[in-house]
Amino acid sequence: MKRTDYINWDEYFMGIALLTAMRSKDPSSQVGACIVSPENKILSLGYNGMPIGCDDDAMPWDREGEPLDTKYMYVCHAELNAILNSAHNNLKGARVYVTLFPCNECAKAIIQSGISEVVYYGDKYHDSDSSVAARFMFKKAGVRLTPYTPSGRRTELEL
Ligand SMILES: Nc1ccn([C@H]2C[C@H](O)[C@@H](COP(=O)(O)O)O2)c(=O)n1
Ligand SMILES: [Zn+2]
Repeated sequence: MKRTDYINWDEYFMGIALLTAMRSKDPSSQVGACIVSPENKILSLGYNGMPIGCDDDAMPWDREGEPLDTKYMYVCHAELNAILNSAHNNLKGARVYVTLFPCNECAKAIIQSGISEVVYYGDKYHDSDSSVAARFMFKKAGVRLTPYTPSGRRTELEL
C-alpha cells in the first residue's frame, strides 16, 4: 500500500521557497520564491540578494541611513530573481509561491511575465503603500492571490 503521509503540492512548493530563502544574506528579511507550471513542474527559484558581480561583503545591508547607504537601492527581490532566472521558460498560467507578499515592483514583473497566481506566506507589510499598489495591480490584471495556510507539519533536515 502507498504511503499516505506525503507532503501535498502546496507544502512542497512553499517548503522549497522557504528553503530557498535560507540562501539570502539579508540580515532582517530572507525571502524565497518558487515558480511552478500548471503541471506542477518547478520552473524557477529565487531569493533576495545583491545583483551578480556586486560583492555581498562590499554592499550595504542596512535598512536605515542615507538612501545610497541602504540595501534598498541595490537588492534584487526574490520574485524578480525567480522571473529573471527563468528566462527560457514560458511563465504563462504559472503560479509563484513566495514567502513574503510581493512589493509593487515585483507585482509589475509578475503580471508582465504572465504568472496568474501568487501563493504567499507572510504579509508583514500589508498596510504599506507598496503592498496596497501591488494588490491594486494584481486585481486589475486578474492575478489570483492565495494566502498560504500553514499545515502545521514540522520537518527537520540534517544538512
Ligand atoms: N516580496 C518581497 C519583499 C521584500 N523582499 C526583500 C527586499 C529586502 O531584501 C528584504 C526586505 O527587507 P526589510 O525591509 O524587511 O528589512 O526583502 C523580497 O525579496 N520580496
Ligand atoms: Zn519586490
